Amino acid sequence: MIELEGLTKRYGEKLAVNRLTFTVRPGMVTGFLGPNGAGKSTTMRMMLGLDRPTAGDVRIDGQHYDGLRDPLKYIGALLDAKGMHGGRSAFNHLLCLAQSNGIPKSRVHEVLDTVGLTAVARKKAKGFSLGMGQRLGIAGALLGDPRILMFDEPVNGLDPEGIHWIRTLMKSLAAQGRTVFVSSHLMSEMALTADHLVVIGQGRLLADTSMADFIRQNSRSYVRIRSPQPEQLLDALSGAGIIAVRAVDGALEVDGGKPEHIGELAAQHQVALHELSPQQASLEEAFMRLTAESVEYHAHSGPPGAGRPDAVTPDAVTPASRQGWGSDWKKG
Ligand SMILES: Nc1ncnc2c1ncn2[C@@H]1O[C@H](COP(=O)(O)OP(=O)(O)OP(=O)(O)O)[C@@H](O)[C@H]1O
Repeated sequence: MIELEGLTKRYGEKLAVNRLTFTVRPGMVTGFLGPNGAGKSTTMRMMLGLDRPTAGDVRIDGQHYDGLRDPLKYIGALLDAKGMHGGRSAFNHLLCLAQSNGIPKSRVHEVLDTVGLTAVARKKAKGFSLGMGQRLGIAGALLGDPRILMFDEPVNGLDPEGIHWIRTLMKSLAAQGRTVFVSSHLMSEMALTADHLVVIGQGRLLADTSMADFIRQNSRSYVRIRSPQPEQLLDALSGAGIIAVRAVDGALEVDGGKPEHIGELAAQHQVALHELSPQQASLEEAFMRLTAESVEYHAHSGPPGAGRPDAVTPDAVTPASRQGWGSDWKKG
């Protein structure tokens, strides 16, 4: 178990981590999500005693990292897969780690086998692909057979096979009763891997919830409608007490509406429809909505519907105000 209590880190003017309090529990994968610059890596470094908190506390199974007698046997981490000696072979890299931490040589063979690097164990790490480097980093994290594992953006840059492998490994480690804490800025990936979610933005806690609850609360279902007579359609909808919102591309969206109901209403008012489709908002969109206020850098064009479009009435349509999330590059 990892417990954070008011954990705070300030770099000069920058408050990178702002009074974070949450607990990472065993037996499940906890996803640690936040947009770029949210403070994920800084938090993880403090958990591992690599950065000193400005305030607050973090405990690993009740102890400070510095107080752990054999840290690799408590907690294994992959922070930066490139942070290893490239001139050493995979085997020697792990052997050095093992020897300096009182771990038997036999364990090196075991972890090489677990991550599928036995065949290239004598090759120098600098010749490794990104995926092989990640596997070697994970082998290092597993070396002490720790109860707690921490991975910072482990799937970054990996191909689908590598991503699938890491996802399966994390789930199996959690199923063995270990505490698995993994950071990502991809909600879609976490939705497939994590049982619990901790979301931060600009160093602050935004959500601490089970994945199931997050999905339940954020799976927005709506009906998307396109018509060559949008004003008549808006009149018909508002006459029936239905609120429509206009998406960035000019289509109308009705939250929780029934397509058959809207189709019949359009027919009664002789409004032609070019599209009438039930939609399910993605979790990625929900994540972006949650963190939109705290994103440091906004990309020029956000995904469709990522920002909640404004509610519109028939005579209040101002497309310029409807650019939504990511309409501009701006530093927050
Ligand atoms: N050593 C440092 N000195 C000054 N500022 C720092 C330092 N390390 C991090 N920061 C700042 O603290 C904030 C949080 O950075 P951090 O790397 O922890 O975020 P992150 O969520 O891991 O981001 P990413 O997903 O981009 O890796 C950023 O604004 C970053 O610029």
